[in-house]
Amino acid sequence: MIEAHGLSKDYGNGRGCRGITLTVGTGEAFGFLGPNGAGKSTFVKMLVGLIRPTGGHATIMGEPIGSIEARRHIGYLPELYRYQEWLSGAEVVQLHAKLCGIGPAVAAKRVPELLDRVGIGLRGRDRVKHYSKGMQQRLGLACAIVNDPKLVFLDEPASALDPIGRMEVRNLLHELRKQGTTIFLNSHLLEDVELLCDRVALLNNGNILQTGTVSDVLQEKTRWHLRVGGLTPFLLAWLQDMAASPIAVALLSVPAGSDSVWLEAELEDDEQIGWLNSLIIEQGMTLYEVKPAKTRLNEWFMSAVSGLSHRGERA
Ligand SMILES: Nc1ncnc2c1ncn2[C@@H]1O[C@H](COP(=O)(O)OP(=O)(O)OP(=O)(O)O)[C@@H](O)[C@H]1O
Repeated sequence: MIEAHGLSKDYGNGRGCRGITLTVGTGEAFGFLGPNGAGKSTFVKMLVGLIRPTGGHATIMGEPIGSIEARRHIGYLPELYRYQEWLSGAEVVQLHAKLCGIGPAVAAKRVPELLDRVGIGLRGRDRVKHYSKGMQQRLGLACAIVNDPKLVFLDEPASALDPIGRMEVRNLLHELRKQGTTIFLNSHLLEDVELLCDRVALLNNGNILQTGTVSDVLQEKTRWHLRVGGLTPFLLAWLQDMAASPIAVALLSVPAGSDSVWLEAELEDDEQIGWLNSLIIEQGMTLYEVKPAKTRLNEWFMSAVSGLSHRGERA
C-alpha cells in the first residue's frame, strides 16, 4: 500500500525527515510513533501530497505520492484541522464528497450515515462554529472517510476527544480495519495504538529508530506477577535458586498490612508459569493471584526514547 524509499524533507533549518524507508502492507494498521517534533506529521504530509519531499521517493498503491492517482485512494485527517465554520457539519462533509467526485445522490445518502457513524448525526445541521473541538475532530474523521478510501492517514485522531469519544473512534477504526482499509496512525495515545495496530515504527529527529510488530516490540520476555502468602526470606532465596536462568524471580512489593507479597517472574515463555506455580505450592506457600504483566507500549516508548535528544523541541 505504501512504499517509501529514503524519503526526506529538509525545511532548510535542519529539521524534517531524513531518508525514511518504510513499507506498509494492504489491510495493515500501522502506528507511527515518536516524541514531539520527531517528524511524524512531516512524513504524512509528504505521503498525502501536501508538501514536496527534498529527497527519496514513495508510492501509494504503486502510484507516485502527490499524483491524482495516489490521492484517489487516500483519506486524511490532519493534526491541525479547521473547517469552514460558516457551513453546517453536513455541508462540510458534502463539500468533501463533491471534491472527491461523489455524485449528489450518493452523497445525500452517505453524508447522514457518516455523521451518525462518527457520533454527530444529531448536530449535522448546526454550523461548525458552534461545534466543540471534539465534534470538529469527529467531523474531520467523517471527511477523511467520505470517499471510502483504501488507505486512511489519521494524525492524532483522538487528541480532542473525551474517553467515550476515544473509545468510539477506536471502534470505528476497528470497523474500518475489518472492511480491509489500511490505517496509518500518528498518535501519542499509545494504548490506542497498542489495541489497534499490527506494526509500529518509532521516529526521532527525523530518523526511524525501530520498526516491528507490536508483539515483537513488547514481548522479548514474558513477565508475570504473583501474589504469594507465607514467603520467608529463606523461601524466596530457595525459589530464586530453583528457578534460576532462564527464569528470574524478584520481590516486587510488600503491601502494607497484608501477609502476602507480590513477586515478579520473568520467563522465557508462558508455559513456565505452571511449573513456577507448582514450585510455590509444593513448598507450602499460598498462591492468591497470578496475572501476566506484559510490557505496555507506553513503557516500551519511554525506555526507547529516554536519554535521546529531541531536536524538534530545541530552539
Ligand atoms: N513548515 C516548517 N518549517 C520549518 N520547520 C518545520 C515546519 N514544519 C515542521 N517543522 C519542524 O520539523 C520538525 C518535525 O515536525 P513535525 O510536525 O513533523 O513533528 P511531529 O513528530 O509530527 O510532532 P508532534 O508530535 O509535536 O505533532 C519539528 O522540529 C518542526 O519544528
